[in-house]
Formats: sequence, C-alpha cells, structure tokens
Amino acid sequence: MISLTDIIKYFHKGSVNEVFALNSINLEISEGDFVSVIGSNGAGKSTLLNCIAGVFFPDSGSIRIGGTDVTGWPEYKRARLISRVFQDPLLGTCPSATIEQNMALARLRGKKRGLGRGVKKSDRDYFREQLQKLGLGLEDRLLDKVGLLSGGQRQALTMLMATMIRPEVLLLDEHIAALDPKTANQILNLTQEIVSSIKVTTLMITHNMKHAISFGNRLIMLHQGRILLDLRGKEKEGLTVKDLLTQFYQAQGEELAMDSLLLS
Ligand SMILES: Nc1ncnc2c1ncn2[C@@H]1O[C@H](COP(=O)(O)OP(=O)(O)OP(=O)(O)O)[C@@H](O)[C@H]1O
Repeated sequence: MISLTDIIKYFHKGSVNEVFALNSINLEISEGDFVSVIGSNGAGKSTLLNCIAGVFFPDSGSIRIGGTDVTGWPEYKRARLISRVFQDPLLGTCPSATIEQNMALARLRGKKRGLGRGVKKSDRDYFREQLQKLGLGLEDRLLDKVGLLSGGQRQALTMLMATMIRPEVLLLDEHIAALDPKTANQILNLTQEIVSSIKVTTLMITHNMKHAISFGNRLIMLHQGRILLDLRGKEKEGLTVKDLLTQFYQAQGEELAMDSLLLS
C-alpha cells in the first residue's frame, strides 16, 4: 500500500526558473493495485515516481509504504521496498556481466552479502526456469553478456530481475517507450502477468492512452502537477480513448472554472 499525503514539490524554488511540479498530491493506492499514470509532457509523472523512490524529497507532505513512513528515507534505503524499471533498457542491468551474474545480483537485493560465492548450480537451475517463462530462449544463454541482448530481451530480463525478490512497490517509468510496438506489447503482457502473479503494487507511466486503459485496474491522469482524473473499477472498464479525452477536457474546464472563481 502507498499513501501520499499533501505532496508538494518545487524545483528552483524562489528563482525565476521556479517550477511547481507537484501541487498537493493526495493518493491512496491499495496493495496489489496496478495504476497507469498518464499526462502530457511536464505534467509531473516522473517527479511523482521520483518522490516515491526517494530520488529527492518533497518540499512538504508525507509518503508511507506498507504502513511505514518513508518520507525521510534516502533512495538507497527505499530500494529495499521499491523496484524500478526505466525506459532505457541499459538501466537496471549490468551490460558487461552475464545473464546469470545479473540475475544472481538481483536475487541478493536487500541482503548484505555480495556475489563472492559465485553462481551455484541450484541458482542456475532456478534462473533457467524463470527465463523459460519469458519464451525468448534466454534460458540457453545464461553465460552471454547482457550487453548482447536486444532492447526487448533486455527489458524482459529487467522486469524479471526487478521482481525476482518481490518488492512492496514496482515503479515503471515509460518502460516500453523505447521498444517497437510488437515487443512493447509482449513486455506489457509480461508486466501484467508478473504484477498479477506476485500481486505487487505498481505504478506505470505511459504516454499511450490505449495501454493506460487496457492495463491495470486504476488510471490516474496528472496535469500541471495535480491529479486531474482518477478512474477505477467500473469507471475504467470499457473506457475508450475518446471518453478519456472528453473527461480530461471536462475536468480541465472544471479546474479552470474553479481557479477563476478563486481568483475573482
Ligand atoms: N530535476 C529537475 N530540475 C528542475 N526541474 C525539473 C526536474 N525534474 C523535473 N522538472 C520539471 O518539473 C516538471 C515536471 O516534470 P516531470 O519530468 O515530472 O514531467 P513528466 O510528466 O514526467 O513529463 P514527460 O512526459 O515529458 O516525461 C517539468 O516542468 C520539468 O521541467
């Protein structure tokens, strides 16, 4: 469960370059929810994920994960609870290490031990079994360097590694944006499978409205640092891109009307 209360985030506060990136975000996400996050460029999507991950602290407000207040926790400490996958398949894996070495490192997440003991046969069997599920033939390439894999293969491996030790929270920051449409769909289906099998609370940023509608059980639209739409259950089911755009313009109109009332 993630609980965000009155999160405010400015960049360059008090200077001419001031940006009000998150404007009083209040959000309760239940355990196991799969939330797609959409919004135009600069809406605050990555800033929201960065605040949750502890890349920087909000100017005010609090963040709780699974009942623990993590607001003051640095990023490395939150990494015990949070896994993150980025748009760039080069992030999240070590290209000069082999597939099995990368997987062995992922399996040590949150533990103090290093890779000194090497990769054991029992680990190898387990990795092979996990890789087989991807259906990409990677189970026969355990000793290949990860840098040799295609973007899609690498992103599939990254998803597996990010969730091998079940995190409390999975943050996906446009993780399919750099992939061709067919591979993007495969990775999305894999994402859905993983999220529902381990029931991990997930936030997924996407610029693709169709994906945002088809995947996950909740959809949040950010606009100028605020949550403009929050749709779930029946409201989300059967939604079309046209409905979503209509709701966006309606909500934006209401916001503008409210702002002008406040300013009048
Ligand atoms: N580290 C930073 N320093 C200064 N300004 C920042 C920083 N990170 C984000 N911003 C600004 O905060 C606002 C929100 O940016 P953010 O990256 O969260 O938007 P986004 O919704 O993820 O956009 P996009 O879809 O383009 O990635 C933007 O105006 C951006 O320029």
